[in-house]
Amino acid sequence: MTTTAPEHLLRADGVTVRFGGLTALDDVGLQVEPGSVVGLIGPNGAGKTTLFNVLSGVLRPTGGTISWKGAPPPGKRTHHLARAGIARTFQGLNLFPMMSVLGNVMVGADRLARGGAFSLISGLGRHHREERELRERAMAALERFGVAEHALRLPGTLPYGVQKQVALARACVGEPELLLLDEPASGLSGQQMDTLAKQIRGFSQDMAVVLVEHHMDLVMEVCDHIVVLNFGKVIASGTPSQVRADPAVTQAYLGTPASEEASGGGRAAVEPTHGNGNGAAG
Ligand SMILES: Nc1ncnc2c1ncn2[C@@H]1O[C@H](COP(=O)(O)OP(=O)(O)OP(=O)(O)O)[C@@H](O)[C@H]1O
Repeated sequence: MTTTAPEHLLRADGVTVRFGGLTALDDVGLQVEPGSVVGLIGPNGAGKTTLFNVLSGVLRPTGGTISWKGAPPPGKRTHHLARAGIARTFQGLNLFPMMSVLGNVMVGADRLARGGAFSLISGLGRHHREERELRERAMAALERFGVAEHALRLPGTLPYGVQKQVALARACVGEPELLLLDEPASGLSGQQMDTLAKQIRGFSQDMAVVLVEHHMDLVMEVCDHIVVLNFGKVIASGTPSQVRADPAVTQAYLGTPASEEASGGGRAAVEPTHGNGNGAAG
């Protein structure tokens, strides 16, 4: 008997993305269950960012389907996703530079604001009680991420590690069911990465997490399930220990002779690994 799988929050089936003659993703499948942490890894050019963009609705695949709780994805704008219960962070943080840290995080609580957080923050909203509640939620999120003391500062005046925590607070304040993290460890020190690892494990008590990340030790530490891409295909999928022991993964990271991959879309051979370091990036 076949069973549908309503337990999947997010599901990708047969996802293919072509950019002209280049196949960036080839028949990729993925499931994200509530409360799980799923990592997307692979060497440079493997298709991680492309898959992340498809999962977050930014990029429409050439073929295949994405479903969110069994239905089509809610839209491509961040606020469409947020209202459906999907939050994301960006490699570039994307904090509003002219808005205070508190204001930035209040915007993240948009899905909890009937009139929309922007109207409340701009003073155009009529729901004073709602504004107060949003402000309290945003302050609580800043407390949770240890950056409440910076609430009234502009993001650009703060150290990068603090800005990253603000971005996480903004993503989490709306109580999403799924958090998409795009290279959350980039630019962090080793100590900041340890904190991040604990935070990601903590998130999974409330929400599922998908992360694209180059820092292999972090991925191995925090993920329940890892999907390994190479040349746009899933070459391994499983628990951290299964993936670590998979010869296809080792081979992909050490580099595959270009001639063997020549029929796979014309991309250059995998570069020697960037992906097994544990130091700070950037
Ligand atoms: N907009 C685009 N137009 C054309 N080719 C693209 C585009 N975006 C990505 N590609 C190509 O698709 C392939 C997959 O790229 P992608 O950025 O998804 O890989 P990645 O695994 O995220 O790489 P990295 O680890 O270097 O960020 C690469 O060959 C890349 O050059």
